[in-house]
Parts: sequence; structure tokens; C-alpha cells
Amino acid sequence: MNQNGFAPGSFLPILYHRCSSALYFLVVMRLIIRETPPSVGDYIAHYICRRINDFAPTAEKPFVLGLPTGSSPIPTYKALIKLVKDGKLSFKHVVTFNMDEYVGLPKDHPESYHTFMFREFFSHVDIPPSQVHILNGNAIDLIAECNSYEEKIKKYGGIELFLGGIGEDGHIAFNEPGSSLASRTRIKTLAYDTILANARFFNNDISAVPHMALTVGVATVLDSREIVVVVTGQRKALALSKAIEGGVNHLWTLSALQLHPWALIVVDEDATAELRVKTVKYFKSIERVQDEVEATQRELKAKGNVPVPQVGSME
Ligand SMILES: N[C@@H]1[C@@H](O)[C@H](O)[C@@H](COP(=O)(O)O)O[C@@H]1O
Repeated sequence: MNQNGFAPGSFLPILYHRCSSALYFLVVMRLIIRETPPSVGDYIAHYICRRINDFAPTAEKPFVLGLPTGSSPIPTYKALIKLVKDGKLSFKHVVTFNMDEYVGLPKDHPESYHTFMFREFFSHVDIPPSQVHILNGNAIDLIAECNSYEEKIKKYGGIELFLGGIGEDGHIAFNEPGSSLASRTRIKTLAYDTILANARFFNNDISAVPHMALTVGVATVLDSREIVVVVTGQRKALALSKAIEGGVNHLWTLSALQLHPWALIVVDEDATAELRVKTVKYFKSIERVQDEVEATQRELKAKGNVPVPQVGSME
């Protein structure tokens, strides 16, 4: 057995061999483990930066990015802001769609997701506000608002990369347990657990937390060409293990990522608390193999004789 628990000659070396000779990328859900939330944020920010720069967006062909709220993505936003300030990244030709918004909370309320996104991110980068899309939880016709959000995403040709966060009950966006895995943008009643969890943003006053939200659906997220999810902290550990070690299940909507050909979950050590040691070792070994594949790709590309597959064409 090698240090990852795999016998030499078992499928990992074969996978690597196929990768290095036939230039396949790994089409598996990837789990990246970093020590702390800031290093998770750094990893994701650099990853998104590379994706946007490789895409080389223009006014005619913008990069369409899905974005979350919550405390978990804050280190990613901080690192992205730094990349913009350092001149390594621009959001000039990036169009964004946020995952969700509370119903009935004034847009300028300190805890609305509109306020959050401008305070934590948009105000610090060079994105034109006209390219920012956030659901309007105060629309007179909420159903029409949800339908037109889906239409707008379609008009832009779909989402290139959806960055997501999860709740303690494994919800992605506000797709609470029991949400249909075929769901689209819609009005959602929040689970009591979510209301309790989010009360920390409302001075621990449960009655101040809105009970409804507009949210993209599980299928809206699955439609995007790539999904990256941030999961940090021990309180998300059970949800993480259910999502990657259990089967696809509407009670843990994050598990729907198993149906996606290009999904990446980036977690800190605390979030791995409920995973089996074998699972952690397996994903660490996949990361190493992927790094080797990418290094080979870069080398061959530098020699000018290899077409590099594009993300999204790897099913
Ligand atoms: N609707 C949002 C989710 O989209 C977010 O992922 C979650 C996590 O929040 P935190 O990162 O603060 O734990 O909060 C809310 O429930």
C-alpha cells in the first residue's frame, strides 16, 4: 500500500497514466482541503481568477459568474478584491448572478443580500453595477421575478462558474432539505434550522429573520458549466459528509453536485471532521494527481503541440 492507502498499480496510477498520455482531465467531484478559512478563500480566489483570465472575457462575451452570500465566502471575496487591486484580475467584463435574497427585507437593510454583496465585494472591484444581478425580494410579483431571473441567465448563455455556499443542513443557496433536485428559481419557505442559524445576523432575534426567500433552484446551479462550493467550519461537517459520502438525496441538496461533471468543493480542516479517513486520503491523492496532470498539460502546451481541453467539455 502506498501512503494514500492504494496498492501500487491500482486505479490511481492507471488514471494518471491515462491522463498523462491521452490528456484527460479528471472528471470527478473534487474536494480540496486547506488548513484554514483564509487559505480556502485564497485557493478559490486564485482558481476563479485563473478561470476568468483563461476565458478572456469581452463586452460581447462576458464571463458569467454565480455568487453566494454568508460568512464562508468572505475570505474568497477579500482575496478576489486583492487580486483586482494588484492588477491581476478585472471584473469589467464579468456578469454576476447571486444565488438568493430574502423576501420582504428592504433592499438597503444591513442584512439584505444586496447590501451584503456591495459591502463585502462589488463596491471594491471594477464591476459595472449594471452587470450585477440579485433577485428582488420586494418585487410585487415574486413569481414573475423568479421566472425572469432564469430567462436572464439563459440570455447570457448560462452560468460559466457558480460559486456556492451551504447551510448546516446541507442546503445550497436556499434549497432547503426536501427541495426538488429539478427545482428552478422560486420562492422558498426557510427551514426553522436556517432561521435559527441566520438569527446571528439579526442580533439573535429569531422574529427579525425573514421566513421566506427567493432562491435559484438546484437545477439552476446544476446547469452551470462549473460549480465551486466553499464549506468551512465544523458545523458544516455533517452536511459535507452526507453530500459526498452518501447518495444523491433531496434531504442534503448539496449532494446533487454528484450529478455534475465539473464540481469542486473547497473546505477547511474543521469541515472534514465527519469524513472517513479514507475519503480524505482519497481526495488528497486526487488533488496531487490533478496537479501533475496540469503540470504535464502546461509543459506540452509550452511546446506548442497539444490542444488543451476547455472546462465544460469534459463529460
Ligand atoms: N442562503 C444562504 C446560503 O446561500 C449560504 O450558503 C448560507 C451559509 O452561510 P454561512 O456561510 O454564513 O454559514 O447562508 C444562507 O443560508
